[in-house]
Amino acid sequence: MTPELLEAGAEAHSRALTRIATAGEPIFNQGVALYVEDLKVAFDGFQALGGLSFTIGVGELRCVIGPNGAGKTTTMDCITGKTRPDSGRVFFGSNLDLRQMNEAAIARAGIGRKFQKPTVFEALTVAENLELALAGDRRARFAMRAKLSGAQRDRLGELLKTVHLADERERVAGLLSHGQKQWLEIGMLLAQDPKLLLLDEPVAGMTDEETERTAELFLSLEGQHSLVVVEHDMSFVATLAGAHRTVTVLHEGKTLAEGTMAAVQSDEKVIEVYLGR
Ligand SMILES: Nc1ncnc2c1ncn2[C@@H]1O[C@H](COP(=O)(O)OP(=O)(O)OP(=O)(O)O)[C@@H](O)[C@H]1O
Repeated sequence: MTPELLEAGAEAHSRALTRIATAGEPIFNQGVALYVEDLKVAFDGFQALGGLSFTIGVGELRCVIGPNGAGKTTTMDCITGKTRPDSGRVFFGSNLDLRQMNEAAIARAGIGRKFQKPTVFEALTVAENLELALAGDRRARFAMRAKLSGAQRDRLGELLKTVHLADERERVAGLLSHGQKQWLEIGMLLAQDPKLLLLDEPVAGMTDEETERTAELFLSLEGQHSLVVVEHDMSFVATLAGAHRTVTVLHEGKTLAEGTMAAVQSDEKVIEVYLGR
């Protein structure tokens, strides 16, 4: 490589590092994608979150587990702006204070959420659903095919492969299996290139094979996106966590334990309130 090329490469690298994020974009300069500190939420005097703290790394795949009522959904609601916490801090990157942003601004900043129930357009084909998501405006239903650029068409092909639906491209979404609908919706979220994906019980109702393929899918997304997966299916969580990833256990609105799957599974407090039941 010539010295000029080396220099150009070094310059591009330094520009990328010092790039100023445009308004509303997170800056990930400390390796942290999501920072939650001492979050408190009460509903009519009932403390749903009682001082919850955790951080999610850039590109990390994190599983969050905990008994019913532990505060998992409330946590997701605070991150996406659906619920306003009473106190505490929620930052996306080092600069975006999510407590000051509304749901639409939080989604635009790059936080995508997948609810338990799939919400795809059942009357449209798989490809049409993804086209709508790529076009970025779910309301502009009709004129989509003409509007996609060449790059978007390529991306559509990639997304179909990523979410295991390449063979179902022209199939009407309403005819897909439950698992396939979930994958399609994940594909629609990915079309918007979220930096952080929140996934609420993604494998509930899936067959064993679909569950396995969903684990493969999430593992393939690690590194490109940060993922927070809330799930009760322990064998799915064990597959995702493997030997080294961190699992967070919530209980009564706080972090009860955090560590590898093996560490939390052998934690006395966790066994008592959750796994041992
Ligand atoms: N809008 C609300 N009004 C009153 N109480 C609420 C509200 N939302 C949640 N709660 C309560 O807050 C607590 C935490 O609920 P949350 O849904 O966050 O738990 P979870 O960990 O997601 O449970 P699950 O695993 O059953 O989905 C529960 O006791 C719940 O009843």
